[in-house]
Amino acid sequence: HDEEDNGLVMNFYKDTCPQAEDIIKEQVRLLYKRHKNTAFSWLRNIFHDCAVQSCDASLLLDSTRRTLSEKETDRSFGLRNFRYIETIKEAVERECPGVVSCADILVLSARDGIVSLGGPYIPLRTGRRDGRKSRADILENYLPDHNESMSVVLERFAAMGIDTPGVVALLGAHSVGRTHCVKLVHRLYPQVDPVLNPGHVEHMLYKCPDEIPDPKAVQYVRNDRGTPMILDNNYYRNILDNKGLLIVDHQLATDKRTKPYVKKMAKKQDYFFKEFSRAITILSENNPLTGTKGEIRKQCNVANKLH
Ligand code: HEM
Ligand SMILES: [Ca+2]
Ligand SMILES: [Ca+2]
Repeated sequence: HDEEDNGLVMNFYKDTCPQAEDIIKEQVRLLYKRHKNTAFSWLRNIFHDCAVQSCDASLLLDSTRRTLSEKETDRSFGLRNFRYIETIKEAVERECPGVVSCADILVLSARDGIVSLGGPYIPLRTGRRDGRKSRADILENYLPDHNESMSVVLERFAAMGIDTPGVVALLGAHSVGRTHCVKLVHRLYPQVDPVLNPGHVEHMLYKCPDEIPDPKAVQYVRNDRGTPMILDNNYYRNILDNKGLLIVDHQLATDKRTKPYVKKMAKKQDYFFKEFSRAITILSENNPLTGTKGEIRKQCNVANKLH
């Protein structure tokens, strides 16, 4: 009967909303045409949602009177384009109201965003349902920070079933997008971190001239100066060249557990894409709500009202 829970499956909406995946793909394409950085957001979202307990769209919820939500914490700094997730959701709702979860929209938009950025097409299962809660206070137990040790980073990903080459591949997402100066100044002031490439330091100092960045100035450095808009293996060449912006980026290229994979991905784009696809698949299937658990949100930023 129809209460049956088969977990995640390919094309979950084939009977209930056959156009769902095409509508999402088209919306992602249209949004990308207008704002290229939407694709960065869809890619980053899959990490920030799925790694925090479950791919349950908890990331998308607004704070309530009682609880501060995940997206409003410092760890979520720089996350953007949430209103365009609503654009996609509205397009899907017009065709099939109340059928497609925000959690699936988040994952499928990441898949299609990766393609917009020149990355691989990754077939992904669907059937996720939406959680009803988002809690800022649990975030730090799941998401590694930018200056975390490699041991902690590997441990956090291992808890989701992602192995060392998988972690190395996922960090390749830092081949696109930007990092704000607030996350970087500790590597520049009061002393420049001596491990940084001097040529890169010059650029970083030019982009981040103040030890305490003006919060309103939106100062940032691009994650990959070579091909900032393309998801490719240039990130690995950067970090081997000591141009990694975050401490974790730098450690990836120096830690003996991860360095061999960094070198291999720097040489072979195919190998990077293969491992990236595998790791994104595992990440996207982390602890989903399926069957009758959770709900199908009407709007991605608020849980449904209970009657
Ligand atoms: C140890 C793990 C990670 C840490 C500590 C980390 C940290 C960060 C930080 C601090 C930024 C800069 C945000 C800003 O200043 O606006 C960033 C950007 C970004 N991260 Fe990560 N990240 C990690 C893993 C990942 C993973 C696994 C993905 C995706 C699969 C990802 C995708 C991105 C993207 C696409 C951006 C650029 C966002 C934009 O330009 O809007 N990151 N990350
Ligand atoms: Ca989540
Ligand atoms: Ca790139």
